[in-house]
Amino acid sequence: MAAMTWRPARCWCPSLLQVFRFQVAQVHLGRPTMRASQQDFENAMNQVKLLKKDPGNQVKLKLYALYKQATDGPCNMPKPGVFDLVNKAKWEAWNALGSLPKETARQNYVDLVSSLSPSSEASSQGKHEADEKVQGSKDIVVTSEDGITKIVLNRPTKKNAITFQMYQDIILALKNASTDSSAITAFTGTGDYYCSGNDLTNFTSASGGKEEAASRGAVVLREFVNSFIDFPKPLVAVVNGPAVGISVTLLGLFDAVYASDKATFHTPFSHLGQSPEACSSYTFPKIMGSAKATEMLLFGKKLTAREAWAQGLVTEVFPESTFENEVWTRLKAYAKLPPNSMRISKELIRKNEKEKLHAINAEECTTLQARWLSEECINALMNFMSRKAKL
Ligand SMILES: CCCCC/C=C/C(=O)SCCNC(=O)CCNC(=O)[C@H](O)C(C)(C)COP(=O)(O)OP(=O)(O)OC[C@H]1O[C@@H](n2cnc3c(N)ncnc32)[C@H](O)[C@@H]1OP(=O)(O)O
Repeated sequence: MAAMTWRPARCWCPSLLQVFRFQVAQVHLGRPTMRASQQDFENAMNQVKLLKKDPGNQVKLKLYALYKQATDGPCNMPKPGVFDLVNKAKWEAWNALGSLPKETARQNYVDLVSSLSPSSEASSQGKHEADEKVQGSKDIVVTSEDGITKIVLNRPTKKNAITFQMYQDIILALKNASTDSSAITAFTGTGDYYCSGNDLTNFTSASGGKEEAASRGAVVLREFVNSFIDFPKPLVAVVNGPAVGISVTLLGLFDAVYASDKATFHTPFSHLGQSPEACSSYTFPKIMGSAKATEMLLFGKKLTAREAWAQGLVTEVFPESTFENEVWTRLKAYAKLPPNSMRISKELIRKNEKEKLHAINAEECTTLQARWLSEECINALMNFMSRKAKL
């Protein structure tokens, strides 16, 4: 009988589903047929292999844990080392099930797989395609009217977390906006969040080793931030809800920041074992003083919209009920002003800092590249990924 083996991850972030499918296939072939519910269980295992859409890391960790609990009972393996990221996340997901009976784990596994089954997947896929047809949407939607180019973070199911692709989409959107007919460019988010910052699975789902992922991240980040430093037109943030991480640090490079009173501003870099980016190590002390900047960038103090306004990070706060209407009405009026005059005035304000900002961006990216490889950061990312498996 093929034993369920505990395979060291070949590289630090293989796709959990690939590893999971390989291991299930090995064990499945070797298992003797058992009771009817076991048959449902094995059918469910086959269904997992037929999934067209990757169900996401959280679901894969849950499937893995339930599979192990149903076949081997409570977690009986030694905890993997801190750098064995994938197996550590799997071990934690399995261990979190405690003494859940095998039969219950088996039933939960079958239930979870049936919720992912092709029929329910097809209906959600159909809905998603229908959405794409209606909105023509990707994760970044760009529209241009009334003299305003609007760049919308459109990934509400993930709190508008920014994927590597979205970074590239935004770079291109800013490049196009810098030469289009609009006078002003504005950023905002779809759904209840403005943006929850960098997608924390960017590194765990990247192909290649962790060094390669960190190096790629630093290159993407540097180009991304440079596109904000060099943007020639008035750049306005319309912060419709909570903002986290890079979506907050970038605000120091915007020309105006309008926030709903339900917005919050959080930069949990120390919690994540990371360090400041988007030139915030320079712009935040300049905007709010080093002590307030330290509270945000080192201690991760989350600010309300009013606190962010008091510290100079937010230009004006609006009641949630009138926020969208007031802000867009105002920006439409501003967009009627002579565009060349606004562009030239912005250049006068920003030109003396540009070179300095580019150098600061380069240094922050180099620092972050090292931080992403640190034990503190790796642990924090794995904790984030496996946090729901513990529920
Ligand atoms: C290469 C360039 C690097 C640039 C360097 C930038 C650094 C940063 O931006 S650091 C900051 C990174 N962001 C975070 O640490 C926030 C992480 N997210 C959270 O803490 C929470 O999700 C929340 C407080 C933002 C919202 O909590 P809650 O209301 O409980 O909602 P959920 O946690 O259930 O989130 C819903 C859904 O969205 C996924 N998600 C949210 N934020 C992120 C994220 N940053 N990365 C990846 N995924 C995120 C979350 O996992 C949930 O997904 P499902 O479980 O699949 O529903």
